[in-house]
Amino acid sequence: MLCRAIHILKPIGLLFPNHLSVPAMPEELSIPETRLPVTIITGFLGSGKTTLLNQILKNYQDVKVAVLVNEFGSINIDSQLLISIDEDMIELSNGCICCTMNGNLVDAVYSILERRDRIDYLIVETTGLADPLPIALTFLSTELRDFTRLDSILTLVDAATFTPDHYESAIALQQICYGDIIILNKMDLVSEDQANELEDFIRDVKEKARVLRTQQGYLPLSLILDVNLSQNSFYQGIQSAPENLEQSRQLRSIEGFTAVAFESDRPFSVKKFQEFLDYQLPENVFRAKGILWFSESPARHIFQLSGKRFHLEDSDWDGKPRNEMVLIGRKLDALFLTQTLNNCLTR
Ligand SMILES: Nc1nc2c(ncn2[C@@H]2O[C@H](COP(=O)(O)OP(=O)(O)OP(=O)(O)O)[C@@H](O)[C@H]2O)c(=O)[nH]1
Repeated sequence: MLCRAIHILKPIGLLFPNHLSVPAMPEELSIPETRLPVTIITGFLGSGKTTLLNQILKNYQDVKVAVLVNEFGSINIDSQLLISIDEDMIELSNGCICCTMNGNLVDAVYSILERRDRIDYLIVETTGLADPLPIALTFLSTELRDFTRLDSILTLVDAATFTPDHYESAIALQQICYGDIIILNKMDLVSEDQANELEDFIRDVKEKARVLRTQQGYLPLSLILDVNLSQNSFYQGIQSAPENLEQSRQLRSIEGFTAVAFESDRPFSVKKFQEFLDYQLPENVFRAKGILWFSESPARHIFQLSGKRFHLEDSDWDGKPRNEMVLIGRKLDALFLTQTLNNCLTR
């Protein structure tokens, strides 16, 4: 038995609600001799998926990678590397491409396969609240299986915030259950004992897991890419049970995760915003990210909050300064958050 929790939990969560209505294969596409290897990167909110992806894009030499992400903004693309921009696809000068998934995963993969230039590898980064199962099934049980080969699912775990109750989220547990490689990230923030305890928990949930430890997603790529670890037979029973997928969609909404977006054309006061983080930020906000404007600073600040930790990175404005932020958590009080953040703006 690979994963105990599968017997306890039904798979939850469909990232791509439309992906089961499979579009027809484009006519000009012929079945290739070798299938495109695919790695799925999953992991809970703020665990370090994008950080790992940026490491891969920087260091995977001579391999043309296509990445499928949910938003371009999260990928750290040096604008000098950009050679073309299309609505859903960005091409880098090293030949790698990034695509956003504005809906159907199968469509997005076909648009990569249809490209004339050769793509050697496909990486899909899921959202932090996605169950990887339906995404894996999309590669294994649609026509995509003739064109692609699911290599492995990498699951990032934030070693500093992950608890044995896995945030009371079945999604977080499913991500571990379906991971072929579990990456304990943020090792700089935990002691050896804490890491050992976490690893014991993971091995208890997922027998024979391949567990790697790292910080900032630094890992030899040969350990995580083209490793051929996906055990397709593991998915056989699940493939023939589409009702599980519908059930999973419903269960996801029961977990009650919500996002609150905040925007303003006025700057924050640093002091008030700091007070918000220190004293007013509700416990049920797990993750926040945004671009911030402070009246005291000419810089554009990239804000990242994960668990209790936050981080600000300076950059330059290329347009009119403004505030844009999203807060993610469970059963958030949107009115309270919006009003409290409004109170942090300068008058
Ligand atoms: N201290 C520390 N911070 C890290 C490490 N890896 C990533 N981070 C930080 O953790 C935050 C979240 O990292 P991301 O890579 O954006 O995480 P993600 O999984 O893509 O997050 P979502 O967008 O919520 O799904 C960022 O501020 C990163 O800089 C690490 O090893 N150590």
